[in-house]
Amino acid sequence: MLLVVNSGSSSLKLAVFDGTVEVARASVTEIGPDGHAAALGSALAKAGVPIARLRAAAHRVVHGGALLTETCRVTPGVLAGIAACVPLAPLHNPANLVGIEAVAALAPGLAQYACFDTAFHATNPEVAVTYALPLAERQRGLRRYGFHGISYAALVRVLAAEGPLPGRLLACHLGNGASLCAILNGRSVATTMGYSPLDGLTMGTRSGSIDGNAVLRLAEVHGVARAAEILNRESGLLALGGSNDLRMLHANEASFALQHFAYWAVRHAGSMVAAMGGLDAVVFTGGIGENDAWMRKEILSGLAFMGVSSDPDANARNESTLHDPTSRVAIRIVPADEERQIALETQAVIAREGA
Ligand SMILES: Nc1ncnc2c1ncn2[C@@H]1O[C@H](COP(=O)(O)OP(=O)(O)O)[C@@H](O)[C@H]1O
Ligand SMILES: CC(=O)OP(=O)(O)O
Ligand SMILES: [Mg+2]
Repeated sequence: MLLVVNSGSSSLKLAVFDGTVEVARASVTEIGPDGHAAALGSALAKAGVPIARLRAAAHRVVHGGALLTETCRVTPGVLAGIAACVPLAPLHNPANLVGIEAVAALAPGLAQYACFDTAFHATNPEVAVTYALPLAERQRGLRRYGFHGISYAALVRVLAAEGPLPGRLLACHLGNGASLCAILNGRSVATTMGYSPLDGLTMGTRSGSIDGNAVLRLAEVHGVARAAEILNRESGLLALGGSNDLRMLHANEASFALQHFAYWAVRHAGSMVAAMGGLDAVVFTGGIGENDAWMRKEILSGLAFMGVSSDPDANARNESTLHDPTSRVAIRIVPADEERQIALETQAVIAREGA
């Protein structure tokens, strides 16, 4: 059996697979003050994970930098590589390391694997990933990577299993972290996150796109470490509306924060559609994308000029198909299935190792 651990910025999800069958699942959606280690402990207990029957564990690792791009066995070298990327993904990589260490403590000697959120965007063209910086700075690894790749790979797999894949697909992963991806013929060609998961859309606690000079000003006023805290943990919806949870924002009628999220999602969607030269389908995934009918309606109405037209009743019921008969663009909800994607990729690596 394979244990999959997915540590997100605001949640921890666990699943156990026996071959392709999911035999247990648990999630912790409020990471308490004791952090991801405590959350992992309670999720393992909730799922009743049969530790003795595990053959391997696999982890979602958000940032692998330029070197760690393919699912691989966790070795001391790989651990050092993940640790080296902590400054690039401060909300995620520490939690991913905690997860790996916690499993090692629980099941010493168990083979562990890492699956990277950046990998799906390896197909982005050079022009899309390059920052227009001096060569010496680019050689430092300053480039766009993109994230939520495991989620995007999962939704491509699910849609491809149903029939022909739409050629120009706008995928919207809207959770506590949020990004968009332009998927042309099944491959990522552009995405809104960049060097780190800070760029792009307004997020739960992250600012989204911000002028580099504004970042420098924050660092000048507060110092670098404090500026990083502000940008990653104290900004976004939390800063504009007092909560990073859309359910709270709706309850509190924090309409400016909600409008800000929708407005910037639409602005960035325009950029993604331009990168693909048009639009055939929009797919929503993630906690907001799957559950928040109001937010989907706002974003879809902002895309109406592209021929997007949704059925209000289907949208209100979170149905899997949302377009109405007049829509020139298909609209879907595909539940995020990062855990199964990690399991499939890890099982393929294990099979190759055994061969
Ligand atoms: N029923 C719901 N209605 C509206 N928003 C929801 C609902 N459930 C979850 N969300 C939103 O989804 C977010 C979490 O998304 P998720 O993808 O699970 O998180 P993570 O980015 O940590 O993986 C919450 O902060 C909340 O804003
Ligand atoms: C990359 C990222 O933002 O992940 P999450 O949505 O899980 O926070
Ligand atoms: Mg997530």
